[in-house]
Amino acid sequence: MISLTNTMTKTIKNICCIGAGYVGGPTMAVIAQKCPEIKVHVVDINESRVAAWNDPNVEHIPIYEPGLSEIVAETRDRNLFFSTKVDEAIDQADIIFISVNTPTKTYGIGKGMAADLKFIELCARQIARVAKTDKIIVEKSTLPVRTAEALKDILHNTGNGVNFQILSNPEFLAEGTAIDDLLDPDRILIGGDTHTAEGQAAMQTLVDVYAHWVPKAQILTTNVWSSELSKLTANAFLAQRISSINAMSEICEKTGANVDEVARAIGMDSRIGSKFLKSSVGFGGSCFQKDILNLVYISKSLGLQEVADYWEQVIILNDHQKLRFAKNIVKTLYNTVSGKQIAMLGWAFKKDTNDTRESAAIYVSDYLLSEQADVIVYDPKVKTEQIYADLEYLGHHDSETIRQRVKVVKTAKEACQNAHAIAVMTEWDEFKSLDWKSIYDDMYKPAFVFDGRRILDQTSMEALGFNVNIIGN
Ligand SMILES: NC(=O)C1=CN([C@@H]2O[C@H](COP(=O)(O)OP(=O)(O)OC[C@H]3O[C@@H](n4cnc5c(N)ncnc54)[C@H](O)[C@@H]3O)[C@@H](O)[C@H]2O)C=CC1
Ligand SMILES: O=C(O)[C@H]1O[C@H](OP(=O)(O)OP(=O)(O)OC[C@H]2O[C@@H](n3ccc(=O)[nH]c3=O)[C@H](O)[C@@H]2O)[C@H](O)[C@@H](O)[C@@H]1O
Repeated sequence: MISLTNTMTKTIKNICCIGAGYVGGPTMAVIAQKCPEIKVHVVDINESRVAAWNDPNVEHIPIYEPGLSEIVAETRDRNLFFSTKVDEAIDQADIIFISVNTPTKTYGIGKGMAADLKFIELCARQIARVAKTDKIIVEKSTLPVRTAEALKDILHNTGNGVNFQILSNPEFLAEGTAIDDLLDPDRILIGGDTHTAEGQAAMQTLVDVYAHWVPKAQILTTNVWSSELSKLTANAFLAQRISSINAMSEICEKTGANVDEVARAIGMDSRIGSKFLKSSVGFGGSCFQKDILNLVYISKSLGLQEVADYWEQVIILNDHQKLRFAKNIVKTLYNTVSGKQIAMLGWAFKKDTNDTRESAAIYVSDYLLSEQADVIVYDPKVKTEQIYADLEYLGHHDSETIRQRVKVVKTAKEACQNAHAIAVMTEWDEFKSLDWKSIYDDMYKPAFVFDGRRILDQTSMEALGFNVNIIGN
């Protein structure tokens, strides 16, 4: 790691964060809580999202994340502000975090693989236009390695005499545990221009912000390219573990081995470790797939075909896992689900979040709709319109069919009433303690249950009469 020698840091009074999403909102709320002397302005062009952040009822903020509403209640309008006044916030800020979305490109060169950097570039151009005083620009979004170079080009060619220092400070929080992850991070990573005194001073300034609550030994400083690449690498390694255990789950199903027992046995080897070995219907979330596709694209662009193929396999296996789960439902229900009612328990991509991006539930439901099933969804945190929008976005079924065949209900029990089968898609805690006996009584027989999260106990469910299919058993 780089040790910083220049300690000529700036006193920070104002921070601006562009992007009030799953990263910008929680991250800035924690900075505001831990740095009460700094004013933190979170700005976004999405007016309804900003309005929701400012909703007088703090339970209505747009992101559900345990512990978040309490911090927002404490800091909002004290030193945490949400607004659409992007120019104003840029103008006042000493540090500007860019935390906008970087989705997979859906057009042109790199379509379906490369990260779409148009939102990042728009931010850079807006900063270049508005800024009149020196600023530290922080890449918080996950970006391809060497993006800082493009930002530098745009910012340094403004000709307005403003000095910009560009830092990379990727975010490692996971949704559902974002607040714990932010309050007690494994590490904070800050990459910058280590060769110049100005670069080092900028890095030190950001170190000082985090040092309000993170022990200095856990704040790593590197060159900017290492920092950018470390973020993609971390997500690729995490996703690879899930695809690895999911690959074993299929072998388990064919051989009588139990994937949790295998995971436990290997996880006790300290070189392997026990985390991230939970077999599932496939990983979802806004980032694993997008970041690996981006890594594959970068590898290909660098002429590294074997490296690209290696990482692409993580995605191929994940797609396979979702598809084989859906196909197994149809096969087990005597090769047809046409006109049958399938209860989907859970729609979010993991528990304790209302985020549905790339959730396996979307793909499994889409497949079941193609087989003419009726799908009844229950999720404790996801809104009905989001579920319809997710299915419409795939474009395989028209809106009318989706709204006819997919019903969203308010309880798990309601979803399972008169169902032919239940699919557990999200590991919400409440699903473990449902009254499974009365659910069984209300279903068509044989009553099938497909557990894509391994939260149900095979023996006790079978004792109730269910026909039980658990991924990896
Ligand atoms: N969601 C997650 O758990 C994590 C996400 N990341 C990365 O953080 C970045 C942001 O992700 P999320 O917060 O999930 O995205 P998000 O989609 O929830 O939020 C991004 C926000 O940026 C706003 N925005 C876009 N362009 C803008 C502009 N020019 N001016 C003002 N606002 C603008 C959008 O309206 C949106 O509200 C991505 O690069 C992602 O890969 C990194 C770690 C965790
Ligand atoms: O860059 C990002 O967006 C973030 O991506 C992930 O966080 P997140 O996607 O929010 O949630 P995870 O806990 O990683 O879960 C991702 C998916 O993998 C699944 N998963 C996770 C762990 C496991 O053992 N098995 C498994 O199937 C989850 O159910 C979920 O669908 C990373 O864990 C974060 O470090 C990273 O900052």
